Order: sequence, then C-alpha cells, then structure tokens
Amino acid sequence: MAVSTESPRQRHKVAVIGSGNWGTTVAKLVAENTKAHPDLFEEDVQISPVINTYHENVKYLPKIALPPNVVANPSLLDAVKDSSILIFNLPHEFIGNVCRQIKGHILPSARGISCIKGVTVTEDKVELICEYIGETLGIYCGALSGANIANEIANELWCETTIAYNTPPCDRRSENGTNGDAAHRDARGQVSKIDLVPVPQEYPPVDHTALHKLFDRPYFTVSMVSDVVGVSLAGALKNIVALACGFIEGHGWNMTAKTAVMRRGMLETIHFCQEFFPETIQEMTFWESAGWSDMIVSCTSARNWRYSKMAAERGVSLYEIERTELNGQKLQGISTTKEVMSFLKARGVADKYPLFKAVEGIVDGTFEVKNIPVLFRQ
Ligand SMILES: NC(=O)C1=CN([C@@H]2O[C@H](COP(=O)(O)OP(=O)(O)OC[C@H]3O[C@@H](n4cnc5c(N)ncnc54)[C@H](O)[C@@H]3O)[C@@H](O)[C@H]2O)C=CC1
Ligand SMILES: O=C(CO)COP(=O)(O)O
Repeated sequence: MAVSTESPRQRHKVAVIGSGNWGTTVAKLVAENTKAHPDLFEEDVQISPVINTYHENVKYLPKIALPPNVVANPSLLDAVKDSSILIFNLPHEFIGNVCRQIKGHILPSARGISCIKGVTVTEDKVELICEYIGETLGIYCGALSGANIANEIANELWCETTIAYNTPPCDRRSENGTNGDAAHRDARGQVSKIDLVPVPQEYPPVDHTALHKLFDRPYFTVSMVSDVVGVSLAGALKNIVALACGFIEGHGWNMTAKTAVMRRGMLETIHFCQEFFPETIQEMTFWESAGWSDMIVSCTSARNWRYSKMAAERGVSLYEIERTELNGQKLQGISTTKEVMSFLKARGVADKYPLFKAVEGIVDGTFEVKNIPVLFRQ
C-alpha cells in the first residue's frame, strides 16, 4: 500500500476504560506522558466511568490528586468514540460486557493495550484477555503486565512493568513509503482472522517507541517485548499461585513454604504456556517484570495473597472475605482459578497441574491447605 511521506497531522487520543485502583493509576501516569509528548498525543486522557469533582477517585484510589488532563467522562461510548488508543483496565469479569457495549462505536483503526490480569474460557478454549478484546472489537490489542501495586505507583514509588505488543505488519511503515503487507498473526502464531484496518498515515505509528513514550515514567520503567502470550498468562496465572501462598501463610507456614509454592506455581505456569501456546511462547519472558517479579510481589504483598491469608486465618471462605472486605473490588484469582480449571478439566489434563487443582479445592472447601505438601511427594 502506498503511503504519504508527510509528517503525521493527527495526534493520538487516549481513553482508559475502567476507573478502579489500577485504571485510575494508569490514567494518571499516561496523562503525565500525553502532556510531555504533545507531538504524539492529545493532552487530555478520557477515563470512564467517573472520578469526582475534586479530581480524585475517592472509592478506588483515595488521596491521590489526578492531573487536570485526566478527564472523567460519564459516558463510556463518548469516551471511546474517537480515541485511537484504548487502554483496558478493569477486573476481567467485566470485559465481556464492556466490549459488547463499545463494539461498533470505536475507530476501526484503534489500537488497544490490556492491563487486565485474567483469561476468558469458553467451552474448552482459553483466550488471553487481549486476544478476546481484539477479536471482539476487530482491532489489534497488546498487553501490559508486571509487578505493579497500584497504590505504590500512584505514589510514584519506582517499579518496572512489561508491555507485549506485536506491531501488526499493516502498521509497519517503511522508509520507502509503503506499509508492510505480510499477514498479521495472532497470539498462537496463526494468520489472524481479524481484517485489521491500518493506523492511518495521518497519525504517528503505534509501535514500541510510541507505547514506551505513553507508559514509561521515571517511577515506572517499561520493557517492550513481543510475547503477548507469556506476558498475559504469567499475569493471569500468578493470581492462582498468590491464593496458594496466602492459604499457606494463613495456615501458619512461612517464607520457605511460600517459595516452594511459588516455584511449583511458576513451573505449572510455564507448562501451561508451553502446552497450549507452544508456537509463540518465549521462556525469557518469565524473567521480565511480568514473570518472576510479579510472582514474588503477588505472593508477598498483593490483594489475592492478603485476603486468602485472611480467609485461612479466620477459617472462612474466600468468597465471604471478598464480599465483606473488598469494598466492591474483585480478587482476580478466584475466577481465574475456576476458569483455568474448567478449561483443564475439559481437556482431561487437570492432574498435570496439581497446585492449580489444589487451589480450586481449597476455594471450594474440598481440599485442605495442610495437604499441599502431599501433592509433591515423589
Ligand atoms: N490494583 C492493582 O494494584 C493492580 C491491578 N491489576 C489488574 O488490573 C485489573 C483491574 O484491577 P483494579 O483496578 O485493581 O480493580 P478494581 O477492583 O479496583 O476495579 C473496580 C473497577 O471495576 C469497575 N466495575 C465494578 N463493577 C462493575 C460492573 N458490574 N461492570 C463493569 N465495571 C465494573 C469499576 O467501575 C471500577 O472501574 C485487574 O485485572 C487486576 O488484576 C494489575 C496490576 C496492579
Ligand atoms: O497484579 C498485581 C501485582 O502485580 C496486583 O495483584 P492483586 O490483584 O492481588 O492486588
């Protein structure tokens, strides 16, 4: 396809979909960057649904002043309608509903980044959230995941993250003024079924350079990679392992037992990726922030760990803790465990994942925490 060599006239408009703890934090750091890079991005960042008139999210991110260019938009459709970069950031249980609402109301050439940790399972198919978003909306969507505690980042305490993005061939602009015409491949390495609309030449390209400028802050170091499978699945499956670590600690064991569970959990995570996405998985991804770093932080200081520990200490179900202690927030580990196990059972391979299976049993009250070591006896 022939393209103009003129410099882009349009700038990207960015919308963040989801205004919870992490969505609001990401909107803040992205808004700092859109202001810093006026050549690439419009300054205002739309966020939907709502933050209050004091420019603070009193429910999900209290006491953090948001930059004035984070614009709360009560209408989801209005927030996304002419945004060329969509950042998805809400508990994964709600993504189906949100995609159904915005389908047909976004720019066909929009590009997405999913900050969501989870998977979707339909019958015996497991899908990455970014894959699900891309297929439902007919766009390309990458994934951001890392060892990231929203409140710390909102307070500008340094951490790292990983963004996986495979710039589609139709968006790769060569020096001789042509777009790449190779087929776009999906997360499984297959030729994609989506008929992608290229990012128009009037806009700056959406590639690793632009996304790095959009997300990287002095307190938020971004690594760009291309392994969307590894980044997405490491972020989703570590929540199952975090539940196991909370149960272990609530039961009275300590760091040595937790590191055993982390190691076993990482082995099951890597095995899962290799078993179901062998074409595209890259083992080095597990050494990124989205890999081991997220495993460690999630099993020692995040919500899935904290509240499963509380459940074990109090001897009550995790569902009850989620209902009574989380102020409307979701423990992603509960539904991810259910979804992953239903997929593994449908495939007849659940026994190859003893830790994931045990976590489901503990959540359902059919397996006792004290029996975890028995799973690994030779
Ligand atoms: N909070 C954190 O530190 C981090 C979270 N993540 C991931 O980011 C994603 C979002 O997490 P959080 O922001 O913490 O979630 P949260 O629990 O704070 O989010 C609540 C959000 O869900 C929305 N919501 C509630 N009920 C809804 C419904 N019925 N329909 C549609 N939307 C509804 C709310 O408007 C709000 O935007 C998750 O996948 C999580 O694993 C990733 C890294 C860090
Ligand atoms: O993903 C996270 C840490 O990287 C946050 O995990 P929680 O949802 O368990 O708080």
